[in-house]
Amino acid sequence: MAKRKKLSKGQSRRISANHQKRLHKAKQQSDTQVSWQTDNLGPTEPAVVISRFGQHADVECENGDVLRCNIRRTVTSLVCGDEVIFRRAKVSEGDLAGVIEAVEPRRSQLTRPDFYDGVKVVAANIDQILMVSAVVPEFTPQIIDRYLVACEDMGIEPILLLNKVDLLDDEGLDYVDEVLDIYRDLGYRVLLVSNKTGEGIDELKALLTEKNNIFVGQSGVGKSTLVNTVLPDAAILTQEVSENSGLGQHTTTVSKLHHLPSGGNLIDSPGIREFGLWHLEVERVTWCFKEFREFIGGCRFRDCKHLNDPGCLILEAVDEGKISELRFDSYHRILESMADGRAGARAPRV
Ligand SMILES: Nc1nc2c(ncn2[C@@H]2O[C@H](COP(=O)(O)OP(=O)(O)OP(=O)(O)O)[C@@H](O)[C@H]2O)c(=O)[nH]1
Ligand SMILES: [Zn+2]
Repeated sequence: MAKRKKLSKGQSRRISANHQKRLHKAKQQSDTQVSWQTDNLGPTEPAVVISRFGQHADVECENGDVLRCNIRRTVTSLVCGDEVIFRRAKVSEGDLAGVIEAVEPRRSQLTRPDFYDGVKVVAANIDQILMVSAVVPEFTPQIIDRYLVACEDMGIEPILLLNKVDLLDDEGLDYVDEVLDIYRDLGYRVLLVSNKTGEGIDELKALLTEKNNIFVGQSGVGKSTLVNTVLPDAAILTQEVSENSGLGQHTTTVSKLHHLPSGGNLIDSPGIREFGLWHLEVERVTWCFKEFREFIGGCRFRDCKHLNDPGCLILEAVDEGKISELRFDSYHRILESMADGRAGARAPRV
């Protein structure tokens, strides 16, 4: 094999300059792809992003048309669920395509920690997060608390779904009901469901109506089964897009917005079903335990860790039974795992 000659500084500078030129040319070419439409654009129209992938997105307009769009470079962040202003573009007879011009302000953002960017927005305008847990493999309130912290931080209403209740005997049911009372008392909505017996499914469907929903939860709790239950024919809108628009097809990993039969939407993506907490400040986590809020700032020491510090109001509230020990324990476990995650290279996931 020929030995590679070491490049001089001048040579590597020239190669780098050529590389830059090639990049510039490629960029110009991709700009031309956008400009094929500019001569031929319709008036601005509102639409919703039902799927985003790379430099393109599929939008659904008010009349139900689904169009594959280019995205203006001025649009810096665009995710599934975004409400946008776009223009139709005529490509050729029968083909639908467009250009996304701007994004409306978001009502909410579903974010997840990103190792490089800090936080990444993965879906927009979500009204409810359905936090799925199950009695099998294990009923773990600590996991519920982690998801609740994330929901409180994002300001999106959580609904606690306990799935697979068909596997509980009376004693088991009493136990989970007692634990779930902690969350009911905090004002969270709790629903016991079973895909197997259909228990709670009608109530679940009613809850999803007219809202933008997303299911989250650990592997194996039954999210996919629940998605199939509420979306029986899995009408995947993104597949209806014209194949001839010249803007490519999807990969299967993107988030997708599905319409529910009774109104409302479900955004689904394997990538956004789990999310971590390690990007949050400790004070923010404390605030996200909503029953702690009234005591924040009242402890004797300003830097109170609410652990075994004297004069800690949160500890007093635990002793007096105003705050559940289970929640207090979850709080400290979360802080510990965050400290581990920050110190190490691995970000803990919920
Ligand atoms: N007994 C019982 N089993 C269920 C129920 N719902 C789902 N399962 C089973 O639980 C297992 C996991 O369900 P999935 O829907 O694949 O779980 P998931 O949360 O989507 O898992 P990931 O795809 O790994 O994220 C499957 O074997 C389902 O048949 C239920 O209500 N009762
Ligand atoms: Zn304290």
